[in-house]
Amino acid sequence: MIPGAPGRPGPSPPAPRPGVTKATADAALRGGIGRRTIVDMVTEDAVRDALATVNDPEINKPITDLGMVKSVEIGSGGAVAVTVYLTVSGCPMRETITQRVTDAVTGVGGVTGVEVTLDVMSDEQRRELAASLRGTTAEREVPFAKPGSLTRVYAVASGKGGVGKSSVTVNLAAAMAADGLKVGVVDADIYGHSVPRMLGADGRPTQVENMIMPPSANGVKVISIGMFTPGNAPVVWRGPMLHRALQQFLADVYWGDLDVLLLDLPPGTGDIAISVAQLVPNAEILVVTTPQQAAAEVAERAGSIAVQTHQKIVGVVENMSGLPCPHCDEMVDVFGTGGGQLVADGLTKTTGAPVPVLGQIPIDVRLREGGDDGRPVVLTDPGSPAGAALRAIAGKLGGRQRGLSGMSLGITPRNKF
Ligand SMILES: Nc1ncnc2c1ncn2[C@@H]1O[C@H](COP(=O)(O)OP(=O)(O)OP(=O)(O)O)[C@@H](O)[C@H]1O
Repeated sequence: MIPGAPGRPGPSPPAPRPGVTKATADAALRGGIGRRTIVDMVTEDAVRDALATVNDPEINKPITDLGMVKSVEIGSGGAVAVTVYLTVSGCPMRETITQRVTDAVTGVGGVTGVEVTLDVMSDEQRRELAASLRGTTAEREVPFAKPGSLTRVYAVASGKGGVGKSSVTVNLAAAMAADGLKVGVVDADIYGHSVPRMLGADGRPTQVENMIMPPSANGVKVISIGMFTPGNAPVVWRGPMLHRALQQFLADVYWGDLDVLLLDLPPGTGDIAISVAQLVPNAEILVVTTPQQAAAEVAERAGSIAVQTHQKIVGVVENMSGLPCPHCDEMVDVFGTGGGQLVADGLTKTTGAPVPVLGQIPIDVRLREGGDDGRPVVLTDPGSPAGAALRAIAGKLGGRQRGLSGMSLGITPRNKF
């Protein structure tokens, strides 16, 4: 049978691709062999639909909704030129945005080439964007402290330094993000900030008006005082400045809609712990300690500050719980045993509410290496003893529903007269 023979149906023309109109091209007819040729005509609507799938990497919303598409021009032969507004001129995401736009528009049927030009928003446009993202309220509020906020906030505390508080914070955050949660970390350890390095977040925050866009790494948004200080300069601030910095991290940073926010507190019971209690009274405390009895006593003191601030203690994580012998797998209790349980029991007694031990993390060289390289062990070696223990804890904390019942409102009832 000869296709297209008289009396027989010929091959049907290809079905149009989404977003493409079919038209007869005169040019094709002129140069053709007398048969009508169907070609794709790119429409602006189709290109804009494709651009609506491109999220700004920092704000995580479609660039079309953010007023970032300045113009779309369709040239002859399917060439498309798109001009995109960056929020600020030195935007560190310019290459990512260009690539995302190019990829999305290239996927539109009939497009033969994409040219992306970058422009920068005017002050007025930036103001409008900032207002559209978080309203026009003059008084900046901490979104996580608002009634009805569904973000679970965990403040990670320890009695003394070096017990692995930051390592635990970073790994819990990365594990929860890998489980599909939207996670942010505030490095509130102002003097000993180490979270960005451990998380591999080497980007700088972008500022749009008075709003700060946090860099993200391994799926986690992160902000740290280290991102604002030149080089490795030490931070020498007193209480009120620390409070102001924390307030800015919580209120001026555009976090978007987070499932979980982790705050890495400085060790001990200092000003920041009190500021957290004031700024986010519904934050729950997660206490990290080592198995050592002496460390346990200090950790218990750090945790019991929650009684004074009316905060809930979600549990205790015991870190550095033994070292598996590399030769015989026998556990060597480098820092003794029982510290985590001791803290949990003590805090249960002090607070009058059950405080569980959420997990024990062994000493693991891979955890330390991952911290140095910015590649959390829960992602690089999730099956390792430390990785598995951290993932289990992340599962417990990430899976909890945030309800308002039982949460502290940060208020002290007045005595009845
Ligand atoms: N389970 C572990 N196995 C091996 N190394 C660990 C473990 N936990 C933490 N470390 C290492 O111990 C050191 C201290 O950890 P980390 O910085 O997390 O403690 P920290 O309590 O946050 O300290 P600081 O309060 O001083 O910031 C880091 O080098 C880290 O990689």
